[in-house]
Amino acid sequence: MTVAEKWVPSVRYRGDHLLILDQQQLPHHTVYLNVTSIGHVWDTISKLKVRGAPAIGITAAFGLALWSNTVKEDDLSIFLSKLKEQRDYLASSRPTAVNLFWAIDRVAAAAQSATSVDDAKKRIESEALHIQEEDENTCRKIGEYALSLLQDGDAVMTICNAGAIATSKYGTALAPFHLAKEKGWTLSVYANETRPVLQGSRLTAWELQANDIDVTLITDNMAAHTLKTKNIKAVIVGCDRVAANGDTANKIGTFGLALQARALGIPFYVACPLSTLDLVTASGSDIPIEERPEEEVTHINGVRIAPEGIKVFNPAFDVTPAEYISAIITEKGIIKGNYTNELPKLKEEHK
Ligand SMILES: CSC[C@H]1O[C@H](OP(=O)(O)O)[C@H](O)[C@@H]1O
Repeated sequence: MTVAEKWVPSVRYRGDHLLILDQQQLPHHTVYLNVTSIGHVWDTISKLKVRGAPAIGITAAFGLALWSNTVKEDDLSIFLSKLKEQRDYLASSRPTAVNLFWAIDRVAAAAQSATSVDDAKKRIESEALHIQEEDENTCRKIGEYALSLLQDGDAVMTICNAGAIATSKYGTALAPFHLAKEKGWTLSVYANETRPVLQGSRLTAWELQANDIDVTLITDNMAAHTLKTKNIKAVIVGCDRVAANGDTANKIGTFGLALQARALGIPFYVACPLSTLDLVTASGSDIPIEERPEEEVTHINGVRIAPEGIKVFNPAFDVTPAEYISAIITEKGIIKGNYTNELPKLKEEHK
């Protein structure tokens, strides 16, 4: 069974509530949270119960729809002013994935052309649903382009989870593996566990194994040795924000993987929907890097693994300079370098 044949979205909109797959409980428990308020949406994003740039954007967009359906306000200008406040509130849930801001701004913009509050509510809901629907085809296209860079039988490494549950379907970095399965190809995936939140061992290993895709789990410190000894043909990673010059923010550990791949002459690819391209941000040094609670580092499943009172640095992302990125794979094509010139052209052609 492939994702194309059997797939339940990790985020489902039901008008007066959302059903959100609690990714913090995977792989042991498949639990859908019944989310009924924008505050609960904020919490599920902030606590990584829903995570992954596209999924965060989709969830936040539905959060605005959920809120707008509860608002008792007949004055359109007052409604739109309150909408802006809720947009800003959701924007405070996490700082790095640009899809969050892209999605809520797109929904808020859709409401600006409304002629009444009811019209605004309909436009908000419709735009949020469009964002989720569009993302499915976006991810499939990324998978098709990524597959064009691979051959049947290749071994590929990835980090974190840029999979179906981090998007509306298929994923970005994991999309080629789901599509390869549809084609009857056999790709071998080496998944880094991705400390400290373990999106690789808990989510990518679970997602690929559940779809009968060959996956091998490694700890993050095994990456270099695995790249050197397991005939890895490429590294494919997701992204949370790509700056105008191609510098890319992704899960912590990605930059190190890029350095290792470069040192070993292995192509390093970023799978990136156009919605994750942030041309307003000039370079990677301008991308805000989220720092998360120290407990993520000092504890695993609530069990302390480090001494009391130890100092902790817990950046959730790092930035890979464009020079280490062999290609950026989007739903509109593959860009191989010269990102400062090529990314704006691509975005302009398809805005
Ligand atoms: C398809 S985007 C997935 C992207 O988001 C992840 O971060 P987090 O798990 O903290 O939301 C990671 O950077 C993935 O590459």
